Amino acid sequence: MNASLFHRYHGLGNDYLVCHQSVAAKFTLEQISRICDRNYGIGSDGLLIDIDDEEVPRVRIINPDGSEAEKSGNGLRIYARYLFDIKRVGHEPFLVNTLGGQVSCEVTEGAHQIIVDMGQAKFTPSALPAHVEGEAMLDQPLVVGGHDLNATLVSMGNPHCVVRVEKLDLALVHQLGPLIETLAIFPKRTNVQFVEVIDRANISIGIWERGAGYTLASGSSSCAAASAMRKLGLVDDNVTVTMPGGQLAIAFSGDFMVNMRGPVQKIADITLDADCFYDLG
Ligand SMILES: N[C@H](CCC[C@H](N)C(=O)O)C(=O)O
Repeated sequence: MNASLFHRYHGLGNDYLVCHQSVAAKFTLEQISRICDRNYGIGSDGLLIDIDDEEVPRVRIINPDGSEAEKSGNGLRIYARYLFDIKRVGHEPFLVNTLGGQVSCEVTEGAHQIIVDMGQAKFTPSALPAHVEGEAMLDQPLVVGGHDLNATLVSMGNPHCVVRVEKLDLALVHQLGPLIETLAIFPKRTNVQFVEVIDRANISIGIWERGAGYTLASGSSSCAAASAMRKLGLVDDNVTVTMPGGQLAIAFSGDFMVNMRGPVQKIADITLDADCFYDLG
């Protein structure tokens, strides 16, 4: 049987498969969706494709529904760890290119904590993109599914709709997340976070990801949610983001430049068998 090698990692329970571009080139987007399926495939919150024939390492981020993301925070920490594991990098900081811009990564001692400078949070609707009036949508009314919400729009390179709530309710994330993801005002859809501000250094979030659905953690969502709360003046320059999968440390500098630090663990090296696609014809 024709087999292909994948490397499985997770960041706070947000798991990704990593493969070389030569492996990814063998599959259609339908087959990549099947590979990410948790019952009929290997199972994953997405696929990271390693492109190693350019001066700076480049990673493509494919969601389980086959859509391509401009950026992924947990994905970038995982990709940085993968590059360390294959000895493409050491403990020195290094650049990585993504569809949503260039970032700087660092694998700290022990390789279980990864730091990524995620770039600048942007609040202009065109950055997402979003079809809304004005220079920014900050804590503005958004009625979804009969619920009166307060929403802030942020781009981390990928789009985010951040909903501030008094008390986090994960059932509401599941109920309203898919409705917000696909609102007509988001021509490329959007990631969604519900955020409870605990104090000026701590927030809790629930996540509904574009193209992936409910996930236990999200790096770009953590950056977006913390940026939105900082823009609203509700948190300071260092924020711990708590998610069902665990915590990330977010630090701001300059004009909403966002630094993210958090864990990565390797799970397995997996050989996929082509028979996985047999029923797809
Ligand atoms: N589904 C997201 C990409 C992955 C984001 C998340 N896994 C992260 O860690 O940032 C999107 O379409 O923008």
